[in-house]
Amino acid sequence: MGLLVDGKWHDDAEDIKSDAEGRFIRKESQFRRWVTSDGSAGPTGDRGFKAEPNRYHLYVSYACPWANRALIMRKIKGLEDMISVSVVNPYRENKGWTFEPEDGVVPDPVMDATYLYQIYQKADPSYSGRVSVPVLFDLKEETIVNNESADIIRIFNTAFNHLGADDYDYRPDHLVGEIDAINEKVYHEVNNGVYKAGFATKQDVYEEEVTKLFESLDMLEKRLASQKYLVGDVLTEADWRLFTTLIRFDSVYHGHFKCNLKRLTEYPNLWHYTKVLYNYPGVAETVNFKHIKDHYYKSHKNINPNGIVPAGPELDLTLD
Ligand SMILES: N[C@@H](CCC(=O)N[C@@H](CS)C(=O)NCC(=O)O)C(=O)O
Repeated sequence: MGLLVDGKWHDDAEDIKSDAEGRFIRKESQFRRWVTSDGSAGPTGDRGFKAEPNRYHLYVSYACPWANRALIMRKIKGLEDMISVSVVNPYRENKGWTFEPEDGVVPDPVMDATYLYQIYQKADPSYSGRVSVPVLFDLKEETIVNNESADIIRIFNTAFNHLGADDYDYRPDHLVGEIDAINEKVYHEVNNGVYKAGFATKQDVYEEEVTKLFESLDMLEKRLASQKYLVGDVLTEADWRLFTTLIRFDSVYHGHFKCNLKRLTEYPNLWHYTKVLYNYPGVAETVNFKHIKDHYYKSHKNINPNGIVPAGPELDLTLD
């Protein structure tokens, strides 16, 4: 699947890494700089970038659950007129993400790039590492500010409020402890849990991971029996972080990643919760099932060699 090494693209470098025991290992994102209202440094301590309208550009894939978080936060914070977006082609092969035209693809405004790796090269001509989405790009300095979705949603949550963004706080100070605690569990066991099950290359590792994933879903199902959202009755970033995995669950993780002990629709509370979030104003437009299914089933040839995309499932996401 390929990656950049000293600024040069290598087609054949393995992107999906598993260790000697057949366990999937996710690498850390490398650009962790922050946009702040006044340009001061953010929580990572690296230099800050000043929030200005039309200065930042977001690169996403509709397929990607991490990029979907960023797209949702941009939408619900009312940042669409301030932060522009490009969407890559769902099919990712030897050259990584591309801007190959297709329904839903939005080309790159910076250099009309053919490949997303050109954006990473522009930001750092000697970059080594994965070329992933989402990417928050500074059009003024022509560099990548941040390529970690967990950071990007927090930047969107706070940095642009004084410029007219919606001031709802998805990470209020008094709930930070609870949000972080549930995020940690959801990240390891659900968001990344589906990948750990799906990319396992040994039977016992797969079984261990799929068991942990469903134990976690059982726990969440119970939690949502007595409260509307993950942290009480307050909608927070924790919900959006979980949502992007849940909305993909039956369409790709259940079949393609073999997370099939149950369908999400068999969990009444989780399914209702997924529909509530899907029907939140603006959110449905950030979910493109065609890109999601095409990406997973066609791009991971090690799991699905013929690239056949299943016809179903039919999902009814109307809220009753
Ligand atoms: N930790 C990153 C992970 C992003 C990520 O893994 N994105 C995937 C798509 S779902 C990607 O672009 N993979 C390409 C690659 O790793 O080469 C984040 O949350 O932003």
